[in-house]
Amino acid sequence: MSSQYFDIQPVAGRIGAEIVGVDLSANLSDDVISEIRKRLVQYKVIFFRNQQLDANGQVAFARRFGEVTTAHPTVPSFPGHPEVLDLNYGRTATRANNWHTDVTFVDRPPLGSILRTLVIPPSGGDTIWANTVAAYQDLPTHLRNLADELWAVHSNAYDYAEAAVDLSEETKAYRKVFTSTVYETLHPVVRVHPESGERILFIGGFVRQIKGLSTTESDDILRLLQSYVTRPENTVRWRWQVGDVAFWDNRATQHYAISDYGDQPRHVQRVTIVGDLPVGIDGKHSEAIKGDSSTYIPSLVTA
Ligand SMILES: O=C(O)CCC(=O)C(=O)O
Ligand SMILES: [Fe+2]
Repeated sequence: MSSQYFDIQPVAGRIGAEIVGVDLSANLSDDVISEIRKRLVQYKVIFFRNQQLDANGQVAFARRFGEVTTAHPTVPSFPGHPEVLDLNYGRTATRANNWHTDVTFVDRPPLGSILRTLVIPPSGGDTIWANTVAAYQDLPTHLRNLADELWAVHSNAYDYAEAAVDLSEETKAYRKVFTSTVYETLHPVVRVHPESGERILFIGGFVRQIKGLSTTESDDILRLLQSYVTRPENTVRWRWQVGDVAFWDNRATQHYAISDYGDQPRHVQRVTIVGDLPVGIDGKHSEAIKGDSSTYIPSLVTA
């Protein structure tokens, strides 16, 4: 398949495409950028191989799609690059080996994330994405109707972090950074995509509790809904090479970094684009309950 500006090679049936013939370090025209954006919304995650981007180039490319966040609401930035989240897993395994949508605990979760690979193990360390529009479409009508009405609290608080006795000191230290400020937001379980109008099943790793249900009921329903997200048919798995760049629509996907490479090094860096306030199908917006995302979104900082 090809567009006017580049070739498009779908990677799986329902999600993911490789974009061939674009140098992301070049000064791309507005037309190329808008074609990339169109394919991002269509395929949910797009991949570019053999790129020569450095951190500055990655930030510059991200800025073509919107405002860029600071690295993370709680995790310090990469020195000299306030916008870069350094995921230097070094000789410890990835912490992102759970299904999640990035940063949904704030009221304006990212539009998208752009990940650049610096070091990749010879085998293992793949990442999987799931199409959460397809997940919604797979729900039987009655479940869809139920999901349409639900709202849920997302949070970065790991209730069990301090209590768990079997955690290593390193994991405890990591969780302390990650949860140093607690954020909580009420989001619709079904949100409307601001660009495509598609309905999205919006849950993922930071969802804690469906409003109005008991913890057990909420857990059971979330598990059931999540099973539609992780159906293999709704996923794509990417085998990284150094120089690859992945760009996902964080509004319409979940992802999972596979922790199967033992103590081999793996190093990736993420730049994240500011998103908007999610809207449910009834037109109501998400609402922050705890925490102030202005520390994360530069334009919200008031002097
Ligand atoms: O390491 C990866 O492949 C993905 C990590 C992750 O979850 C992220 O960058 O948001
Ligand atoms: Fe992530």
